[in-house]
Amino acid sequence: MPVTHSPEQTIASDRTVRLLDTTLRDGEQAPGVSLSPDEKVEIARSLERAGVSVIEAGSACTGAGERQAISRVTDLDLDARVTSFCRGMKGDIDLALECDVDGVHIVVPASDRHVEGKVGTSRADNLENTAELVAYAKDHDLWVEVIGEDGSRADLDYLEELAETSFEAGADRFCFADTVGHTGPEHTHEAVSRLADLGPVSAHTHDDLGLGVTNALAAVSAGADLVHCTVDGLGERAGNVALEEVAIALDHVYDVETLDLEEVYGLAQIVARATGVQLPPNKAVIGENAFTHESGIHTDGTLKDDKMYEPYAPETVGRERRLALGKHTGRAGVRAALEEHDVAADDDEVAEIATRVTELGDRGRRVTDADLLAIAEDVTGDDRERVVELLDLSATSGGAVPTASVRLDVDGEERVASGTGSGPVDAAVSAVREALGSMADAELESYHVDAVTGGTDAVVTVEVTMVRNDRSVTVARSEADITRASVKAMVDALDRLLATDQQPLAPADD
Ligand SMILES: CC(=O)SCCNC(=O)CCNC(=O)[C@H](O)C(C)(C)COP(=O)(O)OP(=O)(O)OC[C@H]1O[C@@H](n2cnc3c(N)ncnc32)[C@H](O)[C@@H]1OP(=O)(O)O
Ligand SMILES: CC(C)C(=O)C(=O)O
Repeated sequence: MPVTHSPEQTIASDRTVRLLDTTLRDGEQAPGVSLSPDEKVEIARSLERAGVSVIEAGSACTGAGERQAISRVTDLDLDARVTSFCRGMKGDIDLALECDVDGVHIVVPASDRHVEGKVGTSRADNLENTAELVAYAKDHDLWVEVIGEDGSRADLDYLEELAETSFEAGADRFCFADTVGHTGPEHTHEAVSRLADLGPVSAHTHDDLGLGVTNALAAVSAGADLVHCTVDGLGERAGNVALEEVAIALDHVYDVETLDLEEVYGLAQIVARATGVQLPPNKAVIGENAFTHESGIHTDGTLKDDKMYEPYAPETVGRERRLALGKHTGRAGVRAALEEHDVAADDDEVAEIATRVTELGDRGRRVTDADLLAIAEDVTGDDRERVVELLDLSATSGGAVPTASVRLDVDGEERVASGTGSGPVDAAVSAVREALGSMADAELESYHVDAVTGGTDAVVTVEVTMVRNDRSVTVARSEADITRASVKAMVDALDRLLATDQQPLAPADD
């Protein structure tokens, strides 16, 4: 049945829109990305949890390893339909059938550039081949989506003819593909409107012009009811439209539900870990900064009303709000951060601490909890004895087992311990934990290393966040030696956590 669509380019809240995830196929086509069968299985399970309707698990034509990975996904017996990419050739469909997929995407050329220049066929032969392949796949009980590759640069009349031929041969749906991310929302709307009059339509939009989401929404407004996307927007070149962005845009702007949004952040992290492609900090929904506020006016506004500088609550997408300190921090942000660490300061002291935080940020420094607490101690005169201090560290990594030993001052008592690990940092951290015993009962929540200068003599900054009894502290230390920077950061974080455990708060000045 054709999908009805409104000419006003809007998306009604009662529309049913489903998502097809192609992270395991188009996402994996991003340069340098290769997913093992186990990784594909883990990602497919997470996609299922999130509620994706179709999972394109790979390209069966690529080789035996890929077929094994696709078969592992089909073996999961998921509710989502599991599919494979196939070129417009019977052999590719046979290879997909070997993987026991539920469906195939038969990808045939649509633009003359692809029909003649790439595949070396003619418009007429392409139509005939498409009809034969669709009939063949349907005879094998497959769900079939025909994709007109480079559809956005195709002659629209020919694209319509290709879709019509596909539907007449029994295809379940036709996909409008903006293969090189070349077009805009007006053309997408026009093309999809015409295709949607013929049968169910999907959209596959790339982000080369940064229009991936815009075009996906234009396609939906024109009647597409299945959107191809990838987690984190991974994919060829600038990537595909991001699953999490389409899902939140449909939910927030049009009140159309597609996924369990709370799952998307976990999914993004799993994909980032498996692919080795880091999440860009400023990316919508999943970036580290998406719900982090540093500038004074924003922090103050957010503390007065959560929604002041956020379009939707971070919890909607499985995230938490974070207030950061830096060059643009104001008094409200400092007061909130001090309260979080149970540090009392009067209004004048808060103002002075805010000035010093800004000065530190002005020098290009990222301001951590440890920096704030050191400034606060200096300003309030509230000096404290360190609980733990690193006195000495040695580590070796040349032999079979990396080893390290540390000498610590713990409440005035000297403790020495050694440890082994996967590398010198890991060995040194084991040694610290050995020396501190239960005092080291804290979780290492995050560990980041940045080379501050280039070259092999680079100064590295290690930033750690440690959590103990629901209290978290972030510390950054810079050294030429990565092991020393890591251990100092960790010992300083533990010292801060142990100090707050030991010292009850001084009452605040009114
Ligand atoms: C827009 C997209 O994302 S398209 C999907 C891209 N995905 C991939 O490329 C999957 C990974 N690729 C592979 O594993 C390999 O390229 C294979 C197995 C598909 C093919 O490998 P090879 O046989 O060595 O061919 P090669 O990669 O050099 O060239 C691709 C061939 O596919 C043909 N082809 C490309 N698209 C199509 C299509 N839609 N229908 C039919 N044939 C096609 C090309 O014409 C070319 O054939 P030719 O060698 O007869 O000229
Ligand atoms: C195979 C098709 C859908 C594709 O990836 C594209 O056109 O970009």
